[in-house]
Amino acid sequence: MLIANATLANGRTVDVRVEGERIDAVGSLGGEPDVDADGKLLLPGAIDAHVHFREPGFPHKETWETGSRSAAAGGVTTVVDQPNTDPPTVDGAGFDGKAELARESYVDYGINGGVIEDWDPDELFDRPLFALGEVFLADSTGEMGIDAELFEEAVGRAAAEDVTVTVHAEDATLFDEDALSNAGEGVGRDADADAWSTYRSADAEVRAIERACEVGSGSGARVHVAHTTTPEGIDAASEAGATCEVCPHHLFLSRDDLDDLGTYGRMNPPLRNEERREAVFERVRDGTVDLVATDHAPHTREEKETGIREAPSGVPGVETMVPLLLAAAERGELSRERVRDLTATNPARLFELPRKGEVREGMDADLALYDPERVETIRGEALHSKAGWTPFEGRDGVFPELTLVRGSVVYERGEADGKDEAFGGAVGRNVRG
Ligand SMILES: NC(=O)N[C@@H](CC(=O)O)C(=O)O
Ligand SMILES: [Zn+2]
Ligand SMILES: [Zn+2]
Repeated sequence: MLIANATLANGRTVDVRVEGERIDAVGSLGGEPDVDADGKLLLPGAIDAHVHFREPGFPHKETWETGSRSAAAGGVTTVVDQPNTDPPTVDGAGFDGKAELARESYVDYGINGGVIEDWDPDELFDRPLFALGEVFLADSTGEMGIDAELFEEAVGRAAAEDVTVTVHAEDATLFDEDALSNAGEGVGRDADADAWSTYRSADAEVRAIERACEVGSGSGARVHVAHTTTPEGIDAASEAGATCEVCPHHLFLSRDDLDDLGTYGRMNPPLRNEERREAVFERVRDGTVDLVATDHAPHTREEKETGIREAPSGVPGVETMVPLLLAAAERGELSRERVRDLTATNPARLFELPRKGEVREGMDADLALYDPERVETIRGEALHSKAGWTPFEGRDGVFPELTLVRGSVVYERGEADGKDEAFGGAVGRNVRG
């Protein structure tokens, strides 16, 4: 396949030849193109290092099929699934069962292993684990919070096995219980959602990040802090030599949006104030933050239509990550190269995926083509997750027109002239083989 006249993130216009699963050549190639990109933006497929695709256990929320279609339609060509499924991915059978289901995936994937009191590290480390994590230092969906002693043991094992540990860093002993018990009684969009942000305080996150980094440094393990929401936490991780990620919801939403979102804006860690959001955005722009990942955590509308104390935590996001970032790039809020690095090049380097994350000869042909001039309004009902809603309703997004996974077209958007949106098949593979 020859893709002609594509503009790369660095501004160069090139032709890209795909041969089988790989990029065969990048440059001025000539020849009859299969796709005339006409100057549109070609990015390496995004690697979303943090998704919850809910299978096994909760297929009414999402399946590997629906989650990975949503990924493909958002320019994401690799996802990393988290262990809080049912059964949880904490032993050999849990891993193998999930690996079987993941064969339905349209995009490439990694599978993380988790830690609970009766996990089986010997069996887990015997499997092609992507990383150990997310290790929950406080309860979130799935109630997999562990104590300090087990965390130290798990980090020690990961260091010995040379596997990265990804951490959900919140310290539940520092949560403001009163804020939650005093929260209002509204339901769904009318819920007193701001109470959730007071309850799971910024301080509880910062202290847990500091502690997790200490344990990491002590054992020589590579620690990656998931979904950071505070400039203090990002700086602490960076100073300790840990890596960290930020989610689109913490970049583009703040406590100011909770009046509209209600329980639809409840997630862990929660939304912070505007001042913190801006400080986090600054660290994403300047490269202090290593990567953006979505923590795609779909729940149904019915599940969200309860009070702030009862609603499940989490928001969908795998399909809107690159679109939101590209729209922000169009507004001049960060560069296209930064978008490429945060969503593809950096996660590939950090998690050691040598054939992914760049548009370059010899790499996997994981590619997504965008028309940056086509800024659309994000609509939950147009997205492909089972959730059917998005916290980014009404925001701007630049969506892909074409997505390739190792040379196979997995997504092609519909056109006004009657051509239907089309999905390829389940071509996804485990990136740790
Ligand atoms: N982030 C969330 O609020 N929810 C996640 C779990 C998690 O990442 O903590 C989920 O699985 O629903
Ligand atoms: Zn988490
Ligand atoms: Zn998560």
